[in-house]
Amino acid sequence: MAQSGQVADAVSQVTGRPVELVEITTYGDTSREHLAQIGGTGVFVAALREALLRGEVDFAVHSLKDLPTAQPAELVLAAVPEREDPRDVLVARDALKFTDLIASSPTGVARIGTGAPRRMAQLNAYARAHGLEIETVPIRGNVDTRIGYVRDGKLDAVVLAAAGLNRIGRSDEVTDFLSVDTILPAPGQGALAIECTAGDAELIAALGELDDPLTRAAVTAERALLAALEAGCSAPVGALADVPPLSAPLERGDSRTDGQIVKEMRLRGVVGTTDGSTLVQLSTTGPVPDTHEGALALGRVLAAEMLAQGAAGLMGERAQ
Ligand SMILES: NCc1[nH]cc(CCC(=O)O)c1CC(=O)O
Repeated sequence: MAQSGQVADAVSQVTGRPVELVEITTYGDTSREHLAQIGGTGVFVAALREALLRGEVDFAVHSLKDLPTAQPAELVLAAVPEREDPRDVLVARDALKFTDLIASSPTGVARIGTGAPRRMAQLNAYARAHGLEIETVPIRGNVDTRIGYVRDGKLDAVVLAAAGLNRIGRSDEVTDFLSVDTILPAPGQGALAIECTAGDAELIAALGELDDPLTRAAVTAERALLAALEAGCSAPVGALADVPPLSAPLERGDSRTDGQIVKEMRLRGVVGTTDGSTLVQLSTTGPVPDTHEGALALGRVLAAEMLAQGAAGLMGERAQ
């Protein structure tokens, strides 16, 4: 509701037309099943898409990371607005930072709540690499439920998306931001998708005013990676495409065309076993894609390299 309200305001601003919010509860909102079981099939998305197809709403707002990678022919992503903070964050007891938490739990082993195989894989891999032990505990529920486990002392910390907390004005709960060098976010994390039916050219054009081409290129590359790995949104896959700032003066390797700096997009990807014992983590760079196909190619190239390193064998856990 919070993120849809923000999009509604933005749409009103660019179109000069009022927007009415229609509340729809999805299976993902009410089910307490583990995401590893129900994820990947659009549990947060399906009910909204049905409402679109029935003509009950004109457009829908999704968290982009919840969208299945296959796009239905009847629907279009009219806009991908500028991305929020893509990082995962820690909400820990005693305002602890991640490194202090895992080094100094009174029980010896920090208990960290997250239902996402991707987060488990990378948290466990980090702990192993530093000779530490942590316990990842599968949890689900809304922000209050998840933070409540820390308040009640049942868990030492929970991991959440920064974007979700920011959008509901709860970023003050964050005790540490997890560097994307340690924990790559889910493909599309922090971005929104504004979707409508394919027939309405006028609406598509109006919503398109909110599109941010750089965010769209980044999430297209991330999702192409996910699709090419044949993984769903609950698989232990992280990906982030960004445009690293060019350092001045220009260094070797920076490309120029007619004196113009061509910015590079970097795509990083990770796949791992949830126990963190094995990770395949690679990155690639190329000129910032200026076509949909170019963005898809960036993701597919990295996926091929990750598959060559054995990525497919690490994703068998997703059905558990
Ligand atoms: N898996 C559910 C979900 N889908 C989008 C967000 C957060 C907002 C975002 O990533 O844009 C969350 C919660 C979370 O991962 O903590």
